[in-house]
Amino acid sequence: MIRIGVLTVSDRASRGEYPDKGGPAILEFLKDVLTCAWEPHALVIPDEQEHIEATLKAMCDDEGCCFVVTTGGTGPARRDVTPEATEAVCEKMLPGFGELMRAVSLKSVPTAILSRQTAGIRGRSLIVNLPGKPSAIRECLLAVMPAVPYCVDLIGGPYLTTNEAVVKAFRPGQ
Ligand SMILES: Nc1ncnc2c1ncn2[C@@H]1O[C@H](COP(=O)(O)OP(=O)(O)OP(=O)(O)O)[C@@H](O)[C@H]1O
Ligand SMILES: Nc1nc2c(c(=O)[nH]1)N[C@H]1C(S)=C(S)[C@@H](COP(=O)(O)O)O[C@H]1N2
Repeated sequence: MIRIGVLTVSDRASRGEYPDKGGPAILEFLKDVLTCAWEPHALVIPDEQEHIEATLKAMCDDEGCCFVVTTGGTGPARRDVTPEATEAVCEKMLPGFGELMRAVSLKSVPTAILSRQTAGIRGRSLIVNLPGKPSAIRECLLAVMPAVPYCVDLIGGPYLTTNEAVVKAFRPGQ
C-alpha cells in the first residue's frame, strides 16, 4: 500500500489550543487528487527541531511514506525550524518547490516571502514543506503536485496516479 505522511508542526495545535486544520486540509487535497490506493500517516507535533527530524525520519524510514507533506514552522519566528529539520534529514534539496510555492502564494499575500518552505529527498521519500496557514495548503499543493509523481518515480518510489481534472501529472516522454 502506498503511504503518505502528513505532519502538522504547530505548538498550539499540538497542545490542543486550536484544532489542527492544516493536516485535514492536506488529506482532503490528496483525496481529491490521487486515484491510486494510498493511506495516510498523520501526526501533529510542536515546533521542536529534534522532534521534527525524528518524526520525518520515522515517516520515511520506518513507516515507508514515499511522500511526506509538512505544514507550519516555515517562517522567520524563533521557533520556526521546519526547513532546518527538513534540510538536516535530506540528502538532496529541491529548491524549485519552495521557489514555485512562494511565487504562487505571492499572488494572494505579500507575506508569502516570509516562508522559507523547501523540499528534499530522503532515501526513497520526497518531503515538501507548506506554510502553517490552512488557506496556503491547496494553493501550494496545486502548484507543485504536477511534478510530484515523476519525482517519486525518479527516487524509486511507487507509481502515483492523479485525477487529471484536478492535477495532471507531468511525466516527460509520456
Ligand atoms: N495547524 C493549524 N491549524 C489551524 N490553524 C493554524 C494551524 N497552523 C497555523 N494556523 C493559523 O495560522 C496562523 C499563523 O500560523 P503560524 O504557524 O505562524 O502560527 P504560530 O504563531 O507559529 O503558532 P503555532 O506554532 O502555535 O501554530 C495561526 O495563528 C493560526 O491562526
Ligand atoms: N499561500 C500562502 N502562503 C503564505 C501565507 C499565506 O497566508 N498563504 N502566509 C505567509 C506568512 S504570514 C508566513 S509568516 C509564512 C510562514 O508561515 P509558517 O511559519 O506558518 O509556516 O508563510 C507565508 N506564506
